[in-house]
Amino acid sequence: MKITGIELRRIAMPLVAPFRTSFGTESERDVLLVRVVTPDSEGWAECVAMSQPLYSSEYVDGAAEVLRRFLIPALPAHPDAHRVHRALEPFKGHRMAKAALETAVLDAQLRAGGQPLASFLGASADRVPCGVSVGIMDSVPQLLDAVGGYLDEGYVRIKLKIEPGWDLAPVRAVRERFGDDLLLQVDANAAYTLADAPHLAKLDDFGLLLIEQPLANDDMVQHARLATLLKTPICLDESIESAEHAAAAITLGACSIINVKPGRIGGYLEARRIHDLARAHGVALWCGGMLETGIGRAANLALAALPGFTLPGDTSASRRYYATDITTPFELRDGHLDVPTGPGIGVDPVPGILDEVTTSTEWITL
Ligand SMILES: CC(=O)N[C@@H](Cc1ccc2ccccc2c1)C(=O)O
Ligand SMILES: [Mg+2]
Repeated sequence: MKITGIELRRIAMPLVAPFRTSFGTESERDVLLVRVVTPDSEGWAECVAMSQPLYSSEYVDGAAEVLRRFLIPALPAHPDAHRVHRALEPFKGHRMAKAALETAVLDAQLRAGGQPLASFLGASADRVPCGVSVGIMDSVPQLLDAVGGYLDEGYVRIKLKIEPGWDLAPVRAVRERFGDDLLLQVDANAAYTLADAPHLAKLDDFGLLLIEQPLANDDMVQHARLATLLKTPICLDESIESAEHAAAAITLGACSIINVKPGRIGGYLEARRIHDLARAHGVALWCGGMLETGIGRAANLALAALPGFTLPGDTSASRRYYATDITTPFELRDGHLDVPTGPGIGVDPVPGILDEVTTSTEWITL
């Protein structure tokens, strides 16, 4: 497959409501899309990096720059996703940028071959159960209204963002209002330290599915220690940036569940490696979200349909984040989203909508 050229396109996507986490509040996403053009097909991918390096060290301008200066020039003459993965390995970090480039090449190659991403990855389902991530709110009543609304839409699992000062009270209120059968978990986005262990242990009273990334992304040993102090299973997100990290976390006992985000770990090939590793060790997986548009959402659904993804993920409907998605919107039906069946990621941006949200586009000839 000979690549003719690559487009780096930036779009501005207003969120339906501000989304607050322990590391900040987001009201609009500045998204980098990568389009790979070949004589036979085009491939699309979404870079999940945020505008600022608050979730991880990557940020969208930096991702565009490292793609333009280093990653795209390093592409082999006739790349496929595996060859791209190997060609980019010498470059350290920048996994979200690498993931976007590899995925766009993978999409182009699968579309040319007529194979859906789900089939390529080894999916075993044609629809996936969906959870929803609920931000930190101004008050508990406001939170309860938001949770009630998502449950009315059919979400099968609720995830609450927490931080010091907003943890026990909101969790207790949701449990009291919606009962003990509600699948409920929390995500601290690394807001606590091991000194908070006695406080975090109080969450054990609420029968949570898991507590996600309570400590810093590089606190692998500290998470292993915390795991001995909590009944609630620990799930890692920011800490797991590769299959090696996953192996280290499993070996150390730092987590018993992993939130897999292909953007964070460097692409769908690496995500499948983590899937196979986790299954071998009895570690449960679920597919996380980075507020993707339909382009990233479509690819994540293919991954979430693999057999080792045994917990509902954050693959929410398009309307959770966007009034108008750049693809045909993903809509929740009986708490599930359908896995796209078309070749590659199975969706395309709607041209008119894409042009409306485009803030810049750059063409790189190979
Ligand atoms: C659905 C969910 O909670 N995602 C991330 C956090 C997150 C929060 C805000 C974001 C804003 C812009 C881009 C990515 C973002 C990711 C998480 O699981 O930790
Ligand atoms: Mg998380």
